[in-house]
Amino acid sequence: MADANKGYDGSMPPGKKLKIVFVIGGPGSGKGTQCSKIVNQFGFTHLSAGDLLRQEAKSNTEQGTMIKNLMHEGKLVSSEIIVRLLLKAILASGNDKFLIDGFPRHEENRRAYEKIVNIDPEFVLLIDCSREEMERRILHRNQGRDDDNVDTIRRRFEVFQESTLPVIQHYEKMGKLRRVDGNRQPDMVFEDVKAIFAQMNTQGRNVTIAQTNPFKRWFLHLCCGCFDVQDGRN
Ligand SMILES: Nc1ncnc2c1ncn2[C@@H]1O[C@H](COP(=O)(O)OP(=O)(O)OP(=O)(O)O)[C@@H](O)[C@H]1O
Ligand SMILES: Nc1ccn([C@H]2C[C@H](O)[C@@H](COP(=O)(O)O)O2)c(=O)n1
Ligand SMILES: [Mg+2]
Repeated sequence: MADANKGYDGSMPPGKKLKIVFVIGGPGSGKGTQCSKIVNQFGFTHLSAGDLLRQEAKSNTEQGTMIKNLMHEGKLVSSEIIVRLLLKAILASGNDKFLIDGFPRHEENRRAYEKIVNIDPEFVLLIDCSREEMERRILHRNQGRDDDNVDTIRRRFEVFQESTLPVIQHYEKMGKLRRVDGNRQPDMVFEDVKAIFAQMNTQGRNVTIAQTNPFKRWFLHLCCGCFDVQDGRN
């Protein structure tokens, strides 16, 4: 094949197979905690949508201030912004296995990801946890998060109920949802998580950089300085 990665910064070898797993669950359900364990045991790169946004919010820009305000109110940030940050982090990483934590939060997130990245997740891990337990955990978290206060927590729960449920139903219909009971101790939850990852198919997606959809070319050019990602399904 001709130089399929022409125009790309070179960090992703041609034909590299990428594995994506979405990790979703209510606020405080233990997504970050389980992701750390998965990273240690299975060598994934952990990309937390919330952490990427918090990082961006620190930048002294109009976009940073807008993100900061939305997060303080417990609202969701535009899908284009978050997908752009995720894609940038994927492309900058030398890894081929990614946990995307806290994404997709709603149908618009999911559609933006499909349009721009278009790599089917291997599966979607849902950490199921009661509202009382999640609230208790968040109020004891002590990580100085601006959104860990009673009012914003209430709004985040509402957003999860209203917006994330349709995403869960979508992946359930596709047979891609893997649900674990997150109400137990972290190590017990991880026993179930481990079994799910151990079963993961060793085949991934064959991803190369090429020139396809003009929208994706434009988008990637703007956000990452590269030209395109093509999912060469095998
Ligand atoms: N299974 C568990 N049992 C008890 N406490 C837990 C458990 N999992 C995580 N925690 C604690 O609960 C708090 C929230 O966990 P974590 O940050 O992993 O949740 P999260 O789903 O990533 O939350 P958010 O959506 O707000 O980012 C942390 O203080 C963490 O140490
Ligand atoms: N797909 C996403 C993920 C996160 N956000 C914003 C809104 C959340 O309340 C906040 C914190 O996320 P968390 O760390 O709890 O996963 O980040 C968003 O708008 N879109
Ligand atoms: Mg988290």
